[in-house]
Amino acid sequence: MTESDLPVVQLTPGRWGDPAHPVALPAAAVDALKHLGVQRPSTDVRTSEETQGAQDRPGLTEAQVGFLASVVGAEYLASDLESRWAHTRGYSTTDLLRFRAGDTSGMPDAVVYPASHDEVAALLAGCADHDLALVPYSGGTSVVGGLAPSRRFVTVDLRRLDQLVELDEISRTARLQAGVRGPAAEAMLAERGYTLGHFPQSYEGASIGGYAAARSSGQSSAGYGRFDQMVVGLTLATPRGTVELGRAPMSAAGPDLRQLVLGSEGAFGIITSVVVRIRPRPVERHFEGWRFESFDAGLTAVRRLAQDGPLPTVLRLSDEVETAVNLADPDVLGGGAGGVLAIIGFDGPYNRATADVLTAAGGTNLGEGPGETWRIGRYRAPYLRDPLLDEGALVETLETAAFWSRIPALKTAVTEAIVGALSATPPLVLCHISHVYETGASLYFTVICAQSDDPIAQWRSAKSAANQAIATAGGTISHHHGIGTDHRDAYVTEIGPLAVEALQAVKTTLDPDNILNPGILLPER
Ligand SMILES: Cc1cc2nc3c(=O)[nH]c(=O)nc-3n(C[C@H](O)[C@H](O)[C@H](O)COP(=O)(O)OP(=O)(O)OC[C@H]3O[C@@H](n4cnc5c(N)ncnc54)[C@H](O)[C@@H]3O)c2cc1C
Repeated sequence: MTESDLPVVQLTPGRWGDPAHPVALPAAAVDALKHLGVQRPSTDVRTSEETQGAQDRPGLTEAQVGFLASVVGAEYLASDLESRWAHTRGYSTTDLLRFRAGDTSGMPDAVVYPASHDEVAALLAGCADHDLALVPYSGGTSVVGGLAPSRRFVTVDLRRLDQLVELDEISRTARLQAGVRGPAAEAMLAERGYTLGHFPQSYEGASIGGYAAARSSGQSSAGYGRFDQMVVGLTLATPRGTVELGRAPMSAAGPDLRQLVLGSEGAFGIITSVVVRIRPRPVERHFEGWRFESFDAGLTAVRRLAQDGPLPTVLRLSDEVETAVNLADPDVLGGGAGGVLAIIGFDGPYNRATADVLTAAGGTNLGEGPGETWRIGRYRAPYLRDPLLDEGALVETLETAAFWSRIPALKTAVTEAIVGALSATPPLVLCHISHVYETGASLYFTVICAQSDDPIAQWRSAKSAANQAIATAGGTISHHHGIGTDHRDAYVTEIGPLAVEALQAVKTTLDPDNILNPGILLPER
């Protein structure tokens, strides 16, 4: 089975994954949680946030409803509680905890479902006159508060923009509309013999527009690149008109404005379609596991491949803690002798030269077993978060990137910051590398500990300590989750006031009335 065989999953609000296929915690994991002091919560309705009664707020005015319905049609305007609740925030752990607590503070006043670029453009053109703020919503899988603006708003759900518009076999490009979900994109391309090769762990729910807006990175990034590297063109609807970008694959005609839109998280406009580079579907794929004595040894090997090649399509290295926690069968590494697990994968023929580099760097080939186990299980792993929360564990992830020379110190600093901030509930901190470049890599951390009485405040303090450590140790606040509202202040510090002012100027030009994603990516003016 490959990614193009996977279905689009209709995510349920407040719980990740396909409700028809829940994943239960293995008994060993429940036992392990006891060692962390995890106890089933007496009630799952706990939050430090003010719960704002959804019903207490005044709804949209007649004029606002009339305007929205006139653009999308009355049947594609939803203001019932269920639709609004289903579009409330995204899928970070704090989002899920707020959801469990019935916290409606990030709920839209209505949801509209435009069917075309023109309808999106018409919404944007008229919203300022009707005093409406808008939030674009592609798959709704943001984990950084990217769907929770600082003002009341209407959600623009792009699911009806679900077409493969054109495929240029000579140039190997495809134009996909923003609301095409990951599996639907792969299935449509597979019918024509192509693949996009973009497989984030949120693949079942995330969409093309969100990938572009948040600069997503998938698990085959070593072979296919990050999503922004796949985009050669895009169409952006803004309150002041439409911007078409990408006349040629590369251009020296001034700065690359595509890169200004990629990662703009709905602050400058709504991306209605993107033109992506596509590749022929691989006829064969190979995945295998490798053992290294330590994370540091594996890091040297992974860096060699990133810098001197040949790179596989998938390249992933777990640290000691992640290896120990994730391996169902510790003997896979050779009689419980410790060490760390690396996964390599090839879309296409197996490349022995890659294996030779790993062997020369001290790696031991564990064969296809661990590679296939990882390949098959990788979309199921996030399903474990909800049962872990049910049991009373706090589990969340964070990520960063840095130059190779800073990676070891950055990893230590972030781990120590999290452990220090969560000393009352000693955590497990797992780490892996799965996106590499010639000059550096991304570090991805998973944190598991017992929930305190106020898990939202508990995570906020751990995240704030981690953010500080990232800044001090020379990392970036995000490699692929983006900024949203959660990382906004750290982002402002990272890029500095002049750069913020420049971005604000772009926003003022394209969105003069600040109707798009207010407070997301950039502070409100
Ligand atoms: C379980 C899980 C696993 C994840 N794994 C990964 C991973 O492996 N790699 C990774 O990169 N990310 C991952 N993410 C984060 C998330 O899936 C990505 O950020 C993804 O790119 C978001 O896509 P989306 O379609 O869901 O966007 P949304 O959540 O709908 O939107 C994200 C942001 O972009 C804005 N936006 C959405 N559509 C548009 C548009 N068309 N034009 C302009 N702005 C828009 C939104 O307003 C919001 O601010 C994961 C999330 C979860 C919950």
